[in-house]
Amino acid sequence: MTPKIRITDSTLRDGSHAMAHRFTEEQVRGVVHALDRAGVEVIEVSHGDGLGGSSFNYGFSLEDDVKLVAAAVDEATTARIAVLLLPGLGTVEDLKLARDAGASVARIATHCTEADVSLQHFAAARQLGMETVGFLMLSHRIAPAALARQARIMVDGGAQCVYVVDSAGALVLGEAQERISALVAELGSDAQVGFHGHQNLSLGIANSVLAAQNGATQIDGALCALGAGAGNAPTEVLAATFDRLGIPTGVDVQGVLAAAEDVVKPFLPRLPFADRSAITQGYAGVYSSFLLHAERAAERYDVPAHEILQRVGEAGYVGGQEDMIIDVALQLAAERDGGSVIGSSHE
Ligand SMILES: CC[C@H](O)CC(=O)C(=O)O
Ligand SMILES: [Mn+2]
Repeated sequence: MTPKIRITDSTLRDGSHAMAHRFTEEQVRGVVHALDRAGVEVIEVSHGDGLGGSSFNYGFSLEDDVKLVAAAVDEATTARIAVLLLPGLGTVEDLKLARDAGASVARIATHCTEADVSLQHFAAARQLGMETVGFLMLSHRIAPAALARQARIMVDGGAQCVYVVDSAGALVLGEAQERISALVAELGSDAQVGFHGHQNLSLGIANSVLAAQNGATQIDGALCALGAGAGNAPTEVLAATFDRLGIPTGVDVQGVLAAAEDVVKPFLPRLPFADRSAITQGYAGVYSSFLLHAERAAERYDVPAHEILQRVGEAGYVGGQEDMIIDVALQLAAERDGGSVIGSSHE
């Protein structure tokens, strides 16, 4: 029998990318109220790029992250509030402020080959009494055994669960399953394993089911799929699918269906959708959060967004290299005009 799955809802964090980081306190309160009443145990609230992400490069938040965390904590009756932190963008000080505002789960994210940069953040989070979760982003980029070694580094540093994060929505079924199995084998009873799926190839739900059937016990979703790229595995579909499979989540299916339909859908700027650009992200293995950056560069330099994303995938850029999207767009524009870009890394 598949053990109970804990669903973490990331509408108010991964969805922040799709909202260009413009969540209002009222929206945060409405979403937390609905998820909490539906029995979702953990709700993530942060700028899309985590604490400290509000910046010129990543996009400024409409409201201060810590204020939104405090509002979420105030609204929740049983759900716990999680925050995301990318070392280098967010600091230990940011974590302390979030903890003071009532956040109790710290999710520390690194590129899948860079687990060692998370160690001081796990240590700090444990000292602050927070539950700790490691996030290995762009997990498709390395083989299962190598990913498992990175997970071990996080667990030795204090992570209580490590996620296979399919940031690009690029993992296809068995590829997700192999990575989950490798982490489960490596971590044993030392830590839990989680899965965070994106819908760029429309496999977020299928990959999440495979993850659960292969030992993952924490799975992420977002209401209405609100998240980067084509969005995340929709929380309401996860709840309904797990229920049909007899996998317990503790989530009231009708409650999350109502939360998606009545609370989130009315404020969506656009429905997350696997269009040409988002599918290219899954196909070429591009960070989902690059979508809006590529669309803006496409408009500015009059080149197709999907071509930018294809090149970004070929170049293998990782989170933090958003500025290279401009470089790629300039290069495409120069090729179109028959010239070259002076100083471009593509020369
Ligand atoms: C920029 C952080 C990123 O959005 C984390 C995440 O959800 C992912 O890598 O999928
Ligand atoms: Mn994500």
